Amino acid sequence: MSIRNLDDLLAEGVSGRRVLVRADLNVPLDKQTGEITDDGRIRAVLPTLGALVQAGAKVVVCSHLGRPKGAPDPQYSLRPVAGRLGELLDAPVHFATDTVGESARATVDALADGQLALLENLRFNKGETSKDDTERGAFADQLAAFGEAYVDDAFGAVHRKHASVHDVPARLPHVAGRLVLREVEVLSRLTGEPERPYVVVLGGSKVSDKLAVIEALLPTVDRLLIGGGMCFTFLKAQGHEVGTSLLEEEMVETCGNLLARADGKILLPVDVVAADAFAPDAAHDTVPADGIPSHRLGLDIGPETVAGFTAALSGAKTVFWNGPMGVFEMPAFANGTRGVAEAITKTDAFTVVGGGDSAAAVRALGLDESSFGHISTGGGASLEYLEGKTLPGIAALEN
Ligand SMILES: Nc1ncnc2c1ncn2[C@@H]1O[C@H](COP(=O)(O)OP(=O)(O)O)[C@@H](O)[C@H]1O
Ligand SMILES: O=C(OP(=O)(O)O)[C@H](O)COP(=O)(O)O
Repeated sequence: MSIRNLDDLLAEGVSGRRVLVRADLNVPLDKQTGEITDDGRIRAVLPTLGALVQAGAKVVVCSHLGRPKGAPDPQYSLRPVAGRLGELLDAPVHFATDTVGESARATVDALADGQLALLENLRFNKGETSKDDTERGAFADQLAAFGEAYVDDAFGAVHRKHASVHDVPARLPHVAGRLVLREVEVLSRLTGEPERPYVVVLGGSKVSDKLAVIEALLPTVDRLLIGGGMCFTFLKAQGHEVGTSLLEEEMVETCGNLLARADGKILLPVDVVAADAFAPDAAHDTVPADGIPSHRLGLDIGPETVAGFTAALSGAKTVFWNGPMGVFEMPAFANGTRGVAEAITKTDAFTVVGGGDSAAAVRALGLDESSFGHISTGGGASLEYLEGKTLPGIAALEN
């Protein structure tokens, strides 16, 4: 990668300088208690933050959390993340209760050398995700005022053309952080000529984001296994009823076209676990994928599907997996994700898992992280990287 990295910045000396770090601290939270259920993304950015603190920088960290709609929304506050970050760093993290307002200015101004501040959720501000260049630019101006240099360590967000990712680096001297550098180094092994058979497994719930990627990946993969919330739009395109399962109605036609052009490469579930409600204790049964009752929703792939996916994975030489096969957070619907994850670890392929929730699933299910070749912090980001797309966050660092 022909971009400057953290070591270049450290070599210039950062003691006493304000360094703005864009991190991806978008961690999963327990819906009931609001507690962080997996802190993998916080841990992943520690090497960069630790190095800056050690070097005596005044470190200003910013991140998004979830998808608030451009205004403060308490359920998406980064405050719990500040607490966890402080524990992991074993140092106080000064939390600003806004992103670029009075609290942020005061917090940043009060930083001593080697201290760290976390700004409130970037997406509490319309400018962060705005499609309007001027609106995004105005927000980027305010953010950039908090740093004399900028470090992008938010690999999970490098595919977003957002102010903190795309516009701030145009305003400050910029470098890639340790995480971004490592992710790109590892993922570049999957571009070009991956060893075959190359199998991609896709699931999760960000259906429309990822459908676009499937189209681009199809020519390069040997098999594409689709489960999770993703599969129902495909099943519908095959003419099956999917009850109240997650469905992107307006993408059904696109999925039909993809299936028609897939040359048999796409493998869909043959059975699903269908439940009465989206709840851990909901009544549920395994039903054929073409027989989901109208009042039920599919929350996991069934055992026959796991067996079929396992067979398709055996013998693979390269595997990329993004997106849980079911609602793994609820034990009743975790078997599909567990089964497929285990099948992936049993191959002798180079295996990459990508995505905040997929990585969290690996840990939550007690699977051995070291049995995967690489666990990426970015799902959408790694998929778009594999697609060969120019990622706004990476391109901005190159300029
Ligand atoms: N059948 C399903 N219906 C609804 N949600 C699902 C289903 N299968 C998986 N999910 C949800 O998908 C979420 C993860 O999706 P996504 O964000 O796309 O993955 P990642 O963060 O790994 O990229 C998980 O919270 C999981 O509960
Ligand atoms: O969780 C993320 O992406 P992922 O679910 O694709 O891994 C990133 O934090 C980006 O979040 P976004 O998809 O709301 O822009």
